[in-house]
Amino acid sequence: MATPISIQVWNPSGKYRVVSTKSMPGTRWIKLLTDQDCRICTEKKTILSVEDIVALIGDKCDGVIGLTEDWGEVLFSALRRAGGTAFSNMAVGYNNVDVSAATKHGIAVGNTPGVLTETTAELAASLSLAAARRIVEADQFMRAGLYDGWLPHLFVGNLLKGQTVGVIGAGRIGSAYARMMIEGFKMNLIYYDLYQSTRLEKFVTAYGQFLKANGEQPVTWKRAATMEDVLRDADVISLHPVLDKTTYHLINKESLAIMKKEAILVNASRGPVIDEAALVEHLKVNPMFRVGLDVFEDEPYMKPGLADQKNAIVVPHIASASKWTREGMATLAALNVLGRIKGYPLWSDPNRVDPFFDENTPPPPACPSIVNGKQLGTYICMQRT
Ligand SMILES: NC(=O)c1ccc[n+]([C@@H]2O[C@H](COP(=O)([O-])OP(=O)(O)OC[C@H]3O[C@@H](n4cnc5c(N)ncnc54)[C@H](O)[C@@H]3O)[C@@H](O)[C@H]2O)c1
Ligand SMILES: O=C(O)[C@H](O)CO
Repeated sequence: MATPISIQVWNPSGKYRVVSTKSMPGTRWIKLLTDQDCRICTEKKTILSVEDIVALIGDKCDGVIGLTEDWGEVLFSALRRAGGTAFSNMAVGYNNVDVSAATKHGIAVGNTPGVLTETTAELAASLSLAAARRIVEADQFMRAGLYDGWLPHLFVGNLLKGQTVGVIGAGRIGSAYARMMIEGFKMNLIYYDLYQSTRLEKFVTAYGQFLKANGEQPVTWKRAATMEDVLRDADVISLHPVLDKTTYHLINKESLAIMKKEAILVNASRGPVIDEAALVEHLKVNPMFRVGLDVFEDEPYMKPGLADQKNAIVVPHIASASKWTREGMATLAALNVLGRIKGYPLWSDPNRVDPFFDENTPPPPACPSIVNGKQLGTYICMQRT
């Protein structure tokens, strides 16, 4: 069995033992735990194996904060044997977690919604713009000393204003992204989701009325009956669904063939939403088709050939990487674990977590977001601020 190589400990005399599988940004999360008699252990190695985490849990562990690791029977049974009752992903996505295995062992599974919505949407918007105007290609061109002067055809890209932006998965992040592209570039929206995004529709309608009252072309929205309608109509398509069996390889060879030859596809959800090998082949034969990718099917690796495609922009899963968001994710993950250890109720609205970020007042005595709270019989905190 692997043994941890370099353990960092805060508040070593703390009654409760909390393990963090990665060092997290900021210090508030540490203070919130140590102030509540927790000792925190983390290993300085960046990426831990399941065996490393089992060794780190040891024979006494009340809760774990993790991210991207394969949280299933092995880790949850190890945590239960160590007396643990709490786990939280430092992420809103939890496709890496077998929630039923956690519930079987009486372990709460936390996640961090809400705090990363705008940050992630801004990265998706950044990738959309960078792809539309070929920013990365042009930057590399300049750095290579190839610029000989202004030319009419040099790095000609796509205008966004008045074009159609497509969103697949119009939840928190998908809706925030849609608003950025509509407000920022007067794009028209078409979206596909299993559920109607009423708030988004009302926003676009009202914004269109505002533009019309000011003598401008109003923006429009359309809820697509099928995903294919989005792929067919949109000039820019951004993917924001959860990853589950219904969205695995949602974008594949057949769906890529439906898209416009000069469309832009952005993915800041999860890599396996796209059949990446099929995407590489599509990029090779469609030089005007462009992608902006923050996530990859086999992270941390890219499928063969993707790195060679000039019409692909690739960044290493940084969509939630703003200082405020990453420190907020660490805070929410820590408070999920602390709340479970202390027996706190569930927070009433995981989408409205601002009360947990006020550094001048103690956080509400509640777990910000537990995905299996009802299955574990945890009651809802009735406080609303
Ligand atoms: N790249 C990053 O760093 C990063 C950051 C945050 C979130 N994410 C990913 O983005 C996802 C979405 O986050 P969110 O907070 O917006 O979640 P959310 O639950 O608010 O939205 C997800 C949306 O996907 C929709 N959906 C589910 N199945 C679908 C299907 N088959 N077809 C179309 N739509 C479907 C849901 O109805 C929901 O509206 C997360 O699950 C996570 O995987 C990635
Ligand atoms: O799901 C999430 O929150 C992200 O992938 C982590 O940044």
